[in-house]
Amino acid sequence: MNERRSRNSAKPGLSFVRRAFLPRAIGLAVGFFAVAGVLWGRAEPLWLWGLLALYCYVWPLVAYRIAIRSAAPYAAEQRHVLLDSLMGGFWIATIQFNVLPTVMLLSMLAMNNTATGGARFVGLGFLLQLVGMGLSVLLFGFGFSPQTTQQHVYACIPMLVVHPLTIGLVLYRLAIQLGKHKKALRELSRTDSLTRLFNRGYWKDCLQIEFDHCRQARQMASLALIDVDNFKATNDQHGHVTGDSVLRTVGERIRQSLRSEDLAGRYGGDEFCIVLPHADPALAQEILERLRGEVAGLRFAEAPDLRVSLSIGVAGFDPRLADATAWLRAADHALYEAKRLGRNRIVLAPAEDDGTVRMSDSAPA
Ligand SMILES: Nc1nc2c(ncn2[C@@H]2O[C@H](COP(=O)(O)OP(=O)(O)OP(=O)(O)O)[C@@H](O)[C@H]2O)c(=O)[nH]1
Repeated sequence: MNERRSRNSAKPGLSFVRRAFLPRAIGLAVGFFAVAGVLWGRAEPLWLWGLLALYCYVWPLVAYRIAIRSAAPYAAEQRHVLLDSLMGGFWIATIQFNVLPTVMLLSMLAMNNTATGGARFVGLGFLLQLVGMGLSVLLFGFGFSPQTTQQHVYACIPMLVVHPLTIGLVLYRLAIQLGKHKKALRELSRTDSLTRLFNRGYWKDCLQIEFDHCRQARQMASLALIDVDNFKATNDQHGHVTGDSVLRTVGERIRQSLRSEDLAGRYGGDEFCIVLPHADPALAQEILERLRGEVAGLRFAEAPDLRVSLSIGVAGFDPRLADATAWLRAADHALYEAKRLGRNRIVLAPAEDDGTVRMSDSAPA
């Protein structure tokens, strides 16, 4: 059942068919009155009334079923819209070009054709309307009686009111849906698929913004680069699926242990990156120390003996930094020092003026 649903939703144009159903069903339901209002009182054969009723009330359901079951729903819907043009032409000639219903039907058909296939479809639709008119002339002969009476006007009112409302509703729903898709796409383009943190590209944009902000507002911020220690060995000993699970869990812990304003991303591979606005290196160290401790306590059901540790380099913002890349480089140097000094520790980048490397108090011996 689920498989059938997912196969169906992969068919091109299915949502277009669903969207087209309501305007066609409601448009034809009220369009019936516009044509019937002119035919009423004429000695028309019974089969013509039957055809009108079938077309207006049964055809929309049949068209929907056919399109939805088709292997190519969009192409099927295009054929149905063209058939609507043919039938529209037929009814226009049959009501002998009565002005108001004729203009109304032509404009509604032009709107449907434009929405379905652009200008090319308007031209094609127009040709089929001519064919439909020809069919009517063949059956009933040519008649031209353009006068619109009060009765004809009343018969057109339902379509004039209801059809634009339906189209408006469909467009409104479409706009809401587009807005949601746009938001989802924006999220997707910013997010690392494994850890759900920011991806490298978006995080670097955030870093640049924070750097500019610190410079202009003379504010403090810290930047941290985090690397999972000996991660290659984790992959080699426990496999890449466990390796992925480690990265995902570290990502979760990063999210949980940071403040709401902190901006965390996956820099690539087993490296993570964090901007901590308004945090001097001492505060950043405190926050990251908590994270380091939590990660050290992680246990994995699939690899009970596995222990994970983090090396972390932290650089505070310094107005003398040339650009955001220099800031990143300072944090990277501190991370390198953390690795060199034995891993599983936090190292603060030297302040620009003293050139010393300061180590976390809690670095293991
Ligand atoms: N499972 C998994 N592994 C990855 C992913 N991206 C990168 N890696 C692996 O992560 C490992 C990173 O190893 P290295 O950069 O050599 O560093 P390390 O083994 O952590 O050693 P140190 O950083 O010196 O502690 C490489 O073997 C990559 O193949 C990923 O998305 N999933």
